[in-house]
Amino acid sequence: MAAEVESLENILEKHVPADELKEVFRILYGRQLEPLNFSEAATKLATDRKVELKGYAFAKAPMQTVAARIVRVGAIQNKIVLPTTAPIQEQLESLHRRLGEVIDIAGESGVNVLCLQEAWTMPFAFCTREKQPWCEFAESAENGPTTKLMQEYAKKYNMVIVSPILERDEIHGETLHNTAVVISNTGAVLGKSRKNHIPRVGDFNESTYYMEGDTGHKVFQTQFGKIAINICYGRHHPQNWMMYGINGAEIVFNPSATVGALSEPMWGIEARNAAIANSYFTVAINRVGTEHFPNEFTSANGQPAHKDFGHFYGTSYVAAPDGSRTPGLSRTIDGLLVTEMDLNLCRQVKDTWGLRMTQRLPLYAESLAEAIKPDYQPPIVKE
Ligand SMILES: NC(=O)NCCC(=O)O
Repeated sequence: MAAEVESLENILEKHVPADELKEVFRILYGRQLEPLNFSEAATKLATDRKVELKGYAFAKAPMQTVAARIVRVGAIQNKIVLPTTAPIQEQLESLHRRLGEVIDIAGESGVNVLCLQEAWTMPFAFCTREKQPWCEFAESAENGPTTKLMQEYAKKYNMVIVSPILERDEIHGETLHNTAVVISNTGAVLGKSRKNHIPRVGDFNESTYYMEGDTGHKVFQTQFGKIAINICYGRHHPQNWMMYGINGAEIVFNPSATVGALSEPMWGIEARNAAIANSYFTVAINRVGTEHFPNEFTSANGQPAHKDFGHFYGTSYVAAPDGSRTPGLSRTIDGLLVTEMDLNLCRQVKDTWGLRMTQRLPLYAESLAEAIKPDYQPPIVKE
């Protein structure tokens, strides 16, 4: 099998003449972003721990009457550490240790709000359709071992941490959910946001493991800004992104797990388009690596059974309301992407483009209320 491409940006840098490269990136990614400088300690930690550390500052949004609201946001993408055949507890602990190593780098890099990838405590085993042992990774959002660990890191680094896990809701019949736990920089659990839209595509057989989320479109008011979480497949639904915007989000995280053959052409568009359409920042995070499972499974497409999902292509990136975006992290290795943003850009872009003023929500509220009626007749005009 051909080696995975490391990154699109590396290919462009290798082949596009230097004098044209800047213009190529401007056309592709919008306003050029300044790279962030990290402390020697952060750079050394990243090198020693084999973590790609990249940082960019988005355009400032100077205002006369409002102080700048500069926030550093971190996004982590990673591989699983142990084979999927290792005991569950060991797999969990290995990921706790590995992510602890990366969180240290985020702390050393001055990150204020950090988000990890979807279901970061486990392999993405939903392709197998086997319930055991994978459901054993599910844990309480409020007081499971992962939340307790993240609370320690949040306090240590004065950092808000968004920790997406497979949740076991012990109060409601031990039901499972795909949930992002939001931990305040004080260490308190601020709340949780559950995945609203569950995939039924390719090997993403997640609907057999947990149900559609029931937490709506919560926005969490943190010390560093108003944040929300649209988990993975929810990024295909513009109305999901829209509701977080309506509720006032300034940064929406999209912790994901998705593979190249299925979604890579959509990846760079969806979160970026959401940032533009809703006048907020978006943070798209995807895991990396290929995960092999002990038993063969089919993809119900007539092809031979296999034991892996395909390659998770990483390429995590951040997009701003003015349409600019960072380059992606690597397609193959663990990484931490740090971005510095002025949240006032959300308001400035709203004023400049007027997308929220021209949105015409009542028109769509009325149209949708009609369209969902069982006897609805679409207004199709025929000759
Ligand atoms: N994890 C997840 O929802 N993946 C679905 C595939 C995709 O949305 O790209």
